[in-house]
Amino acid sequence: MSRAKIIVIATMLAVLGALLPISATLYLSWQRASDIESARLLTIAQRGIERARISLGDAERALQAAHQLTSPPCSTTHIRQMRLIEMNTRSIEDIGYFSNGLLKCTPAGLILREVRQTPIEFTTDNGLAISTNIIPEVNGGNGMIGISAQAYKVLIDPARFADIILNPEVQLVTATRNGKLLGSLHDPDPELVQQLLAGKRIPYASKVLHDKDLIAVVIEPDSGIAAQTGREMIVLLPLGLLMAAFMVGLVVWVSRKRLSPLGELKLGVDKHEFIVHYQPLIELKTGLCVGAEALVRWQRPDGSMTRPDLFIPLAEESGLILPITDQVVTEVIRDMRHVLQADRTLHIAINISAQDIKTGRVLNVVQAALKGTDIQPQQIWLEATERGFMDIEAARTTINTAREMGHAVAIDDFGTGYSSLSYLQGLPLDTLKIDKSFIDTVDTESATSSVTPYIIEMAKALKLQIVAEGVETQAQADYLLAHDVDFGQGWLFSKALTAHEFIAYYQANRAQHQDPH
Ligand SMILES: Nc1nc2c(ncn2[C@@H]2O[C@H](COP(=O)(O)O[C@H]3[C@@H](O)[C@H](n4cnc5c(=O)[nH]c(N)nc54)O[C@@H]3COP(=O)(O)O)[C@@H](O)[C@H]2O)c(=O)[nH]1
Repeated sequence: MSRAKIIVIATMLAVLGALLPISATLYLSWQRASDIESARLLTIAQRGIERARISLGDAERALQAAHQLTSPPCSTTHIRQMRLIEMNTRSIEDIGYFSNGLLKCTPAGLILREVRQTPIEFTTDNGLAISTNIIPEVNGGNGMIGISAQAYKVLIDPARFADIILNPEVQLVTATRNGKLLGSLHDPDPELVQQLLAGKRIPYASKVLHDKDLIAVVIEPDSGIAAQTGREMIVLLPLGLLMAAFMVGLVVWVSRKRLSPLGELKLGVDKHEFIVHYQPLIELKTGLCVGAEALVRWQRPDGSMTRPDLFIPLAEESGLILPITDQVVTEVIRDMRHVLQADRTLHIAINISAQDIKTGRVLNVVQAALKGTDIQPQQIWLEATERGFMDIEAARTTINTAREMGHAVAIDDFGTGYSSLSYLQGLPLDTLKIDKSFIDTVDTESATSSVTPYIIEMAKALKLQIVAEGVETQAQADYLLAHDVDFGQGWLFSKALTAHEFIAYYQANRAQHQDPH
C-alpha cells in the first residue's frame, strides 16, 4: 500500500474512530433519556387507568344499589332513594330510571317529556354499558358519560375519568377499548389522540397503555427528553471523548508504525517486493563470464527501486534480513535455474547476513531451494562480510558445513572490517573479495595503493581465489591481471543487470569466446 493510501485510510479511520464513540455516546444518552421518559409516561398512564376504574367502580356500585331498590319505580320513595344513592356516590352526577327505552324519573322527579335512552357505544368486561357525550336532562351543560345496567343509568362527569395530579405540560386521555373517550386532562389535541389510538406515531413523547377494556393515552408535547439527554451526556460524554481520543491515538500509532521505515520494510517483506539483479563476474585471464553476484533490490509498488545500502542496515538490525535472504535465494533459483542446469561451470554468489553465518540457518534454506532443481551446490557461492566472521567458532562451523554441502564461501568487502591474517588463517574460506576502496587506489599515489599488492599476496599465500570488486577502468583490470588476480567484478564489465539482461550478457559473452571473430 502506498504512503498516500495509508495516510488517506488512517485519516478516515481516525475521523471514524473519533465520530463513532461520540455518536455512540449521544445515542446512548438519548436512549437512556428516552427509557426514563417512557417509564415516567407509563406510570402516568397507569395512574390514569386506575382513576378511570375508580369512576367505573363507583358507577357499578350505584347501579347495583339502585337495582336492589324495592319501592315502586318512580314513586316518591323510589325517587328519594335514588337521590340518596346519587348523593352517597362521589363520582356520579345523576341517576335515572328507564322503562321501555324511555327515561321515567331521576332524583329531580318524574320526567314528563319523552327522553329516549342513548345508544350504547361500549360494554365493559363486567357488563356496564357506556354511552358518551350525554347532555344531562336536568341542567343541560357539558357532555357526560352514561353508564347503565338494567333499568338504571348513572351520569359521570368525564373529568372524573382522568383527574389525577399531573404537571400542566403532560396531557392524559382515558378511553374504552374501542376508542370512545371517557375523560381527558390538560386539553390534549383530539387529532393527536386519534392518531395514537389508531396506532400511529406522533412527533411528541407519548405512551399508549392498553389495560383490558380501557386505554390510557399520555402526551408530552414539550418532552423532557432533550434535557434528560443533556443530563445523561454529562455522565457519558467524557467516556465517549476518552474512547475517541484512544481510537484516534491508536490509529495514529498504528499508521506511524506502518509509515515508519521499519513498518514499510516489514510490508515490503510481507508483499515479496524484493527482486534480484545480477552483476557478472569475469575471469580476468580469459574475459569469460563465470558467474554473477546476486544483489537484492527493493521494488516499491510505485515502480521505484530502493538501493540495498538504504535498507540492508535496517534489515540487519531488525532481523528482517533473514526473510529477505530467503526471498533472494528463492528468486535466484527461479531466475537462474535453466542457465545453471545448462552450464555447470557457471555460479551465482548470494550475500549472507552476519546472523546467518552465526547460526547456519540459511544452509537449510538453500538446501531446500535446490532440492529437485538439478542445480549443483557448487554453483551457489555464499558471500559474507568480515562482520559475519566475528564469532569465529560459529563462523567456522557454518563455513565447514557449507563447504561439506558443496558451496564455495567468500569473504566479502575484504579490508574494510576487522579481519586480520590470523583470523583469515583460521577460517576454511574459498574466495577473498578485495573491497572496491582498494581497487580504486590502483595506479594512484594514495596511501592504500601500497596495501593492495599485500592483500593479493596474502590471499595467494592462503590459497584463496581472488575477486576484485568495483573494477571501473581498463588500467585497474590490467594491474589486477598482472598481479594474477583471478576474477574481476565492476562497471568496466557490466553494472548489475536484471535476470533477463544477465542471461543475455552471459550468452553473448560465451558466444564471443567460442567464436572470437
Ligand atoms: N545481506 C545482503 N546484502 C546485500 C544483498 N544485495 C546487496 N547487498 C549489499 O548491499 C550493498 C550495496 O549493494 P549494491 O547497491 O547492489 O551495490 C553493489 C554493486 O552494484 C556495487 N558495484 C559493483 N561494481 C561497481 C563499480 O564498478 N563501481 C561502483 N561504484 N559500484 C559497483 O557494489 C555493490 C556490491 O558490493 P559487494 O556485495 O560488496 O560485492 C553491498 O554491500 C551489498 O553487499 C543481499 O542480497 N544480501
